[in-house]
Amino acid sequence: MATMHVDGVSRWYGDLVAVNDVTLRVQPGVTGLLGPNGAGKSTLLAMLAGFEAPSAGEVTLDGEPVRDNPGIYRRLAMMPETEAMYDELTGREFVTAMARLHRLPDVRVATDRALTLVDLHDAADRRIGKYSKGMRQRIKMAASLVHEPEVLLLDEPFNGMDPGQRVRLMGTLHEYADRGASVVVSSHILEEVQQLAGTIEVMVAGRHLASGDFRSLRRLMTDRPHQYEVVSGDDRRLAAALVAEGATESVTLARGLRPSLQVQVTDFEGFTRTLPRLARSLGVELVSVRPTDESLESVFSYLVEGR
Ligand SMILES: Nc1ncnc2c1ncn2[C@@H]1O[C@H](COP(=O)(O)OP(=O)(O)OP(=O)(O)O)[C@@H](O)[C@H]1O
Repeated sequence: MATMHVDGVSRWYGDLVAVNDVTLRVQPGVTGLLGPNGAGKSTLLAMLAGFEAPSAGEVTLDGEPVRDNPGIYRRLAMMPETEAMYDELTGREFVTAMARLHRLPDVRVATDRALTLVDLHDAADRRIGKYSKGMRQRIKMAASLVHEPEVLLLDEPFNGMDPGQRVRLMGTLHEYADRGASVVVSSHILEEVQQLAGTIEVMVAGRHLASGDFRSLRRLMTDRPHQYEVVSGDDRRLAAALVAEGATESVTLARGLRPSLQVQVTDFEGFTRTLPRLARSLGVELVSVRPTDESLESVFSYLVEGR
């Protein structure tokens, strides 16, 4: 199984540093490359694929450099974000052409296998120009997969897909990764990456900010303030007691349809003990305690804005 190493890789265009000293490892399974627009995801993927040369550092696949190394191109594939397609060809012709380019021994078998994997057999003989957006993504994917690469790199593959198409593509990517492949998917949509990827690499402004699964990214922030919404029988008295106890960073009374306390705490464990004890001693009913910053979105904004 293939492992890629990105070692101290930078890429600059004139004065602009698109990727800044990134070191990471890509292993079998699905890796999410998460970052806002302009973070350097596409540039990093292009360097992983060997399409672009790093300005500094090196990208290797099982110890071999990926750049200018035709042997490696057979082992990996990149599905670019670009919309440009051969609209005059049928899906099958397009995938067959890719199979020929790779000089596969049995072009027909390889084409059929790729079309089956993306579930496009029925539409394979229609022209790509007539395909829906989701079908275009799938045929691009079939063309990328035709030589069964060990590393599959996909740049924003979910762009423009409806929820049903997304779920299907996620299924296909998982299926492919389950065979032992390393699949890297870039996205600026946090929810997508959270659902899809075991490992998440966060990039912002060219820098590699964090790495790990969602939980470990969350743990990275345990010494940062956490937000909770507390609903109780008497928010005002509970708030006064919390402040007197010094158990929180801040407490705000939120009025509105559903009155609550917005609480910020640093010592999460201490807070989970103090809150019920205080409520009990005051005789105040605790209705609910809900974290309001558990989503990856908030992890991400902490990571991004906290620096
Ligand atoms: N060929 C190039 N010439 C000059 N600048 C470039 C080039 N390619 C990328 N950049 C710049 O490098 C930075 C990173 O771009 P990149 O496309 O890698 O980011 P991204 O995270 O993929 O964002 P997006 O999701 O918007 O594509 C951007 O500021 C971009 O304008």
